[in-house]
Amino acid sequence: MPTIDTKIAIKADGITKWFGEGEVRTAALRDVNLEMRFGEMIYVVGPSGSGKTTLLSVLSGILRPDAGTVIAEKMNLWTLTTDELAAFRLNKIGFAFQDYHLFPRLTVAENVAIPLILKHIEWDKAIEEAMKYLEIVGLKGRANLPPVKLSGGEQQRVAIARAIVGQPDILIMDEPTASLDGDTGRAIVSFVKEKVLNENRCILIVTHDSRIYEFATRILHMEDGRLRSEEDGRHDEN
Ligand SMILES: Nc1ncnc2c1ncn2[C@@H]1O[C@H](COP(=O)(O)OP(=O)(O)OP(=O)(O)O)[C@@H](O)[C@H]1O
Repeated sequence: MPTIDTKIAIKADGITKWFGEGEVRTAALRDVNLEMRFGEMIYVVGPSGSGKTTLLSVLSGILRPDAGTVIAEKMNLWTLTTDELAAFRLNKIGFAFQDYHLFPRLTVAENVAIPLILKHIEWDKAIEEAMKYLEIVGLKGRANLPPVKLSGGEQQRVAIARAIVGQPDILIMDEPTASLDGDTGRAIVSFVKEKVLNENRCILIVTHDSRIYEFATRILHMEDGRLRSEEDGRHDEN
């Protein structure tokens, strides 16, 4: 019987994803293979439209590929039922979206507490925990406001707090520093690496921001829906 490598968090084989039909049919992903191990902080970089967001969505159980398999935490994701997939996303994955996806009618603290409330943690306890994470991202003072009162960068920090509040095994972030200034972006990514990453967890980040490259343990380059090359994290960049 083949042995399962318990250190592999995500293994994707032959992932292909098409959008549109007829003449406008586009291959967003073409036969992508990727292996991600616990303890890694991987960046996916590449030009706009190269398939980075599509790849994150497929790996995290949000978007069904047209071909290929994703094994995540030993589960064959795209064979799971809708309920099983939802449970996988809730219990194993933290996802910070590029455009935040905050709920406008909830306060900032309630937005951060959502993953805990969905896990049936008592409301007051969930809000208390959310406050701790808001403090970490420097937004405790904004806890009772609706997200619309916050700047883009602040909303991004709320999205990051919500992605990590449930202490997920796999943290996925799409352009987490896009609307942050250089110092804040570096501080947040450095914090996430220090506090979230360990030998039982891993982090996957899509970014255009070379100011945070030094935190990566591995950088994967995408082009035209394919993973082109990879390099070790650049620890020597200044
Ligand atoms: N829902 C969709 N419907 C149709 N086409 C789509 C959809 N989502 C993505 N695409 C197309 O798939 C390709 C890959 O898009 P994707 O958003 O994954 O790229 P990206 O590398 O994340 O780009 P960016 O850096 O600009 O966010 C692009 O050609 C895009 O236009």
